Amino acid sequence: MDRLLVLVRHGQSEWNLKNLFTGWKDPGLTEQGIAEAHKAGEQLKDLKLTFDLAFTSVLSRAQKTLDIILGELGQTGLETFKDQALNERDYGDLTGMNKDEAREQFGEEQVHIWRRSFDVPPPGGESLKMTAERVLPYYKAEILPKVLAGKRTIVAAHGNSLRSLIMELEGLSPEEILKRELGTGTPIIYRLDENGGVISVQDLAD
Ligand SMILES: O=C(O)[C@@H](CO)OP(=O)(O)O
Repeated sequence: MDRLLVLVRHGQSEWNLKNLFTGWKDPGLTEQGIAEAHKAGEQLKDLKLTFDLAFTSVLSRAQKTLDIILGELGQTGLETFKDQALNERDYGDLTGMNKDEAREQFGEEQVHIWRRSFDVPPPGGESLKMTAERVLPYYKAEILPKVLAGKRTIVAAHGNSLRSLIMELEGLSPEEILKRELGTGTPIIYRLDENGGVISVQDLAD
């Protein structure tokens, strides 16, 4: 049985381009982000992959990326579950702030801790650990059982919601996951065993 799970971060958003902390805000994709989503769809098509189910967040940059990918695959209208559990990490008070200006105001090290430490949340927001505490229960209850039942599944979500999932899938330590950066619009293809363990992983960025 093919237990296929593809994860893809949304294409570049307007706020990625402006270098703003985005979190739960809902900017659209840039031209480049749209092109990245088309490329992701083409890459999956070249590999002759199709899907039975899709999951995404309630944020439009992830939904639009998914729509474009499904369009490339000739699968527009595929059954799709949208859930806030897959949203980007909430950046709290940093939301909307320019990342360079935040470094000037709070210092490079503090901003790095807020962005890439495992369990230090930004003021009023979520740490990666807190993000994992909502992503992983959703994954285990809603996504994994479908993959294990042979439903070929694609998940279009966000840098930090996917990092918390990758940490679990690949058994990475907090130190290892913090170094893992996900490219916008880049699919990562997992094949799982009957217990949900990873048999193979192919990052199309490589
Ligand atoms: O701004 C955000 O919401 C995220 C993803 O773009 O940024 P960071 O890389 O700082 O986690």
